Amino acid sequence: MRILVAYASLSGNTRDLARTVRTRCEALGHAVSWIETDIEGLATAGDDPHHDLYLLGAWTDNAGRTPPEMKRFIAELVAAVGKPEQLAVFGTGETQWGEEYYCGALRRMAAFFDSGYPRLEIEQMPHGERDALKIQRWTDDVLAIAGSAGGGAIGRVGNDIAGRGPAPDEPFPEKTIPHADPARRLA
Ligand SMILES: Cc1cc2nc3c(=O)[nH]c(=O)nc-3n(C[C@H](O)[C@H](O)[C@H](O)COP(=O)(O)O)c2cc1C
Repeated sequence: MRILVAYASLSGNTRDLARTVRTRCEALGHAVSWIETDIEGLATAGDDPHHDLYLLGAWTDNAGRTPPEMKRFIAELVAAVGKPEQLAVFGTGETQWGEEYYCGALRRMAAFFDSGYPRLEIEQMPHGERDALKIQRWTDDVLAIAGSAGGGAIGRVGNDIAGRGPAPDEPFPEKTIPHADPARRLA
């Protein structure tokens, strides 16, 4: 598959995570377009902005917000290709900002795109075997879902990879999918 990985990172945690995701995708034979949204736009991905799968990564800003660089990139992406169905989000945050705001940008982004993919949330910088395994499993699951969707529709997986559901006041897709629920397998 042709995969676009775009991420926003202030101090490097999300960049580390994005690099690990990219390495896994490439190790499994996929072609990755790589965009650091803080300094690059969609044009970095080449002449054709269309990809088989979009992986968007972000840190979370004040009170659960999406960083402005990622918001700008999302506006550019939507103007170019619409809201892709095959889109998953990953990122880093800190629980010390409050459980309701932890990795809040990812919930907002997933809701905006009506993404049915599991979310990958990592606390601060990825470290240790546990995080490495979590990232590898998430990447493998997302690739498997996208591969079996073959560019077609997918629907809701009921929870994120960390076992936290969406906040009650948030919209979230209510479709079901024929695939096994990867979030449940990874819980
Ligand atoms: C001003 C500011 C506000 C933050 N607000 C939140 C927040 O609401 N929720 C959260 O989970 N993390 C929050 N964080 C923590 C960052 O998201 C976290 O440290 C992240 O790993 C940084 O990623 P980066 O190194 O890729 O920039 C905040 C950090 C800063 C500097």
